[in-house]
Amino acid sequence: MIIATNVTKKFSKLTALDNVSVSCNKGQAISLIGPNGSGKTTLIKCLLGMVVPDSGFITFNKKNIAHNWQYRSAIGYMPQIGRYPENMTIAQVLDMMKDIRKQKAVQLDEELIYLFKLDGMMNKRMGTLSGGTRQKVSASLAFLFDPEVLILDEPTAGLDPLSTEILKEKIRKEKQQGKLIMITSHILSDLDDIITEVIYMEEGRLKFHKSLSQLQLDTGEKTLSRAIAHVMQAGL
Ligand SMILES: Nc1ncnc2c1ncn2[C@@H]1O[C@H](COP(=O)(O)OP(=O)(O)OP(=O)(O)O)[C@@H](O)[C@H]1O
Repeated sequence: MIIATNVTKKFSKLTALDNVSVSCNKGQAISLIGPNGSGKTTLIKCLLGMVVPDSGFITFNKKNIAHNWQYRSAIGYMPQIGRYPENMTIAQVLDMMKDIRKQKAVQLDEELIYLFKLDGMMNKRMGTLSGGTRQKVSASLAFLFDPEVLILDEPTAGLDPLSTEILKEKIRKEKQQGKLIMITSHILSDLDDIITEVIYMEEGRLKFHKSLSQLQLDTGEKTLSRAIAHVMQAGL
C-alpha cells in the first residue's frame, strides 16, 4: 500500500533519514519506534508528502506520490502538535476542514467528536483549549473522513486515561476494518494490544521491521516495552 524505497533526507549536514526502505500494507497496525531524533516524524512527513526526500521514492498503491497528490485524501494524519488558527472555534475548524476536503455532504465519521464530548464545546476558541482537548480535536479530524490509512504521531500524549482508552478502542475498530494504521509513541504500554508490526529506527536508519510476535520471540519478552528495552540495551 505504502512503499518507501531507499529514502534519504538531509537537513544541512544532518542525515535525518539514511536509505530507508519500508513496506506497509492494509490491515497492519505498525508501531514506529526509536529514540528521540531517530527520524520517525521525518519518515511520516515523507510518506505524507510534507517533506520531499533528497533521494529514493515512495509509492502509494503503486503510484509514485511525487506525481500524485490525490493520494493524500486517503490518509488521516494526527500530528504530534496540532497547529490551528487560535481565534477559530472548534466548529469553525471542523467546517473549514470539511470545506477543504469538499466532503461536507458525504458520510463522515464523527464518532470521536461525540465520544470525546467535543460536541458540547463547539463554540470554544482553539486558543483557549487545554493541550489534551486540542489532541482530541486533532484525533477527531484524523478519523473524520474515514480514511484508508491513519498516521498517528504520539496520539495519546496529553490525553487523560479515559480518553486514551477511547482513542485506543477507535484505533482497534478501524484496524479490524482492514485499514493501515501507523503509530509513533514513546508510551509503549499503550500499544501492546493494538499493534501487529514494529519498525525500529536509530540515527535515521531502519534497524528492523518485523511482526510483534517475531520481536517477542527474538527477545524472549512478552510486552512491547520490555522487548524494545531489550533491543536498546543489547541491540538486535
Ligand atoms: N525541518 C528540519 N530542519 C532541520 N532539522 C530537522 C528538521 N526536521 C527534523 N530535523 C532533525 O532531523 C532529526 C530527526 O528528527 P525527527 O523529528 O524525525 O525525529 P523523531 O524520531 O521523530 O524524534 P522524537 O522522538 O523526538 O519525536 C533530528 O535531529 C531533528 O533535529
